[in-house]
Amino acid sequence: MDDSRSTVCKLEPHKKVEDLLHPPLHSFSTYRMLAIKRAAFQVSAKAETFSAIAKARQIKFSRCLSVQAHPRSADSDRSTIIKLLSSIGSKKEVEQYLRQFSSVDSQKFAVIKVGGACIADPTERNLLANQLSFLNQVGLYPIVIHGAGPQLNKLLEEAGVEPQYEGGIRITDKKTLEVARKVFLEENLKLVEALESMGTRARPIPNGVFRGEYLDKDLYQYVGKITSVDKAAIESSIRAGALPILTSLAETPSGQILNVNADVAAGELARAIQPMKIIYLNDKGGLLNGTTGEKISVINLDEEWDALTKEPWFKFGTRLKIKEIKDLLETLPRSSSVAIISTGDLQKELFTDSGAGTLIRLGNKLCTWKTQEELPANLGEILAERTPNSGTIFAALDAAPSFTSYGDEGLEVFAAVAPPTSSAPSKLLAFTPSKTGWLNNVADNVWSLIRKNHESLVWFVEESDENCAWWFGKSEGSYVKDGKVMFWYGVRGESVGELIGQFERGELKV
Ligand SMILES: Nc1ncnc2c1ncn2[C@@H]1O[C@H](COP(=O)(O)OP(=O)(O)O)[C@@H](O)[C@H]1O
Ligand SMILES: CC(=O)N[C@@H](CCC(=O)OP(=O)(O)O)C(=O)O
Repeated sequence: MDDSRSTVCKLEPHKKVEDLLHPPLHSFSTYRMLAIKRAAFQVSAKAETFSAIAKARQIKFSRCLSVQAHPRSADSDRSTIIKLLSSIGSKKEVEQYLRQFSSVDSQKFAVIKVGGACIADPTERNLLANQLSFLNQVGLYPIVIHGAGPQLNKLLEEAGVEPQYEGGIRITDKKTLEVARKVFLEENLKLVEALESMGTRARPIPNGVFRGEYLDKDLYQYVGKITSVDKAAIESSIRAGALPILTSLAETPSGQILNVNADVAAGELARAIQPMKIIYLNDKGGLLNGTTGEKISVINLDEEWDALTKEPWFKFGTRLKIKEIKDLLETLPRSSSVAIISTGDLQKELFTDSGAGTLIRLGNKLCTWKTQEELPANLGEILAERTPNSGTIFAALDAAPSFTSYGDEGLEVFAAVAPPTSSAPSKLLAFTPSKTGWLNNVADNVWSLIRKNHESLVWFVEESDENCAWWFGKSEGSYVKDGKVMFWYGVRGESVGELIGQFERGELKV
């Protein structure tokens, strides 16, 4: 299960966790292209494989279709599917996810929001149709809702109309609404036709799902605020064995069509459906940090929202999208998450532990414990399972005259800091994330909390530590002696020399 994640945790010096979550572009895209090519070939070209999969769908997912089959052939067809999917993840992972996805009602598998940019180009559209076809071949019915923002902008610009937005929402006058309605319908039919041409049944649902009212008629004109979601057309489509393909248009009780931002509509849809997976596809394959250009791998909203809102690039559509996702996650079970990925990463996101793109979650609730007595009762057990050094950690806590501990409710990360002395800054006594803690950024969140509470800190890490690169990234200086690295931040001027002197003379308990 955790194969891919353990590789991720083996950090090479001077590489950041994000680099490892997202392997270098060339290898990543080569890998992705191979997966895509393989999937494309297997889904669309190989007729015999196609029918084997279709047969398997009827067998394994007989709740969707009425055909029952002989158990022996079910086994072999199932293994064909798993073999196909194994090109993207381990067989065990794929099997587990397939089992999980097929354990719920068909409509509760996934809501997939497709950015207009992902269907504007025929090649991209066919790639999406291919990916969706494959999912359908294994008996899954993702509910697709798409936008058409770039297409609409192009048409408006050709007509000499300058698109106008307020807070990421398009100001939609009567003329714009006319064009929007036309574009939405055209784009919807193009995707439906691409699916149908691959033998996948799909149903266009350009409106009738979202009921709405004017959001703010004076400001936005023909823009809707969704008041309710009518699932009838979606359910009917799935019952008939067709993928439901929705636009984000809404309708007032009197039948007036209104334009709704597709990210907002997707959020409302996911709130109504409560699916296992909520995926937003965009052409960047995730959310980019607008300053560094790097893809953000995980956002823990509870801890990171405030800082995000201060980022200069966090505005317009990006802000609207993430705010919408935040509002959505706040109404769903805490374990829910939303992934923003590229079309090519759909299967990787669905069937592997490592996922893809940007994962957005509320995140783990962080905690602070001031004394030994306050520490969670199961801490010893958890640390003993996580690290062979748990005895050393508890000995250090016992020996410290006082300390503050940090972590999260689920103890994916546990850390402890001793206060400063007259001759040395605060000292990190423990920092022990689980693999999940590393991968889901809880380690980063706990670190930020420590940073907020301690203006200077010193800590020691074995040079061979697999997370050395991460520690380098968090420090302002380091010094190596006998295979041990001393890191620090907030220590300046002469104090650095004093600290190194103490380390050299063995005066610091490391
Ligand atoms: N921080 C960002 N991360 C990703 N895309 C961004 C960012 N800032 C601006 N963009 C641009 O915004 C465009 C629309 O992105 P997005 O809001 O995800 O589109 P959609 O809602 O249509 O999927 C992208 O094509 C990209 O060029
Ligand atoms: C009111 C409003 O902003 N509507 C959006 C709907 C389309 C959309 O959101 O498309 P993307 O997902 O491709 O951005 C618009 O007119 O652009």
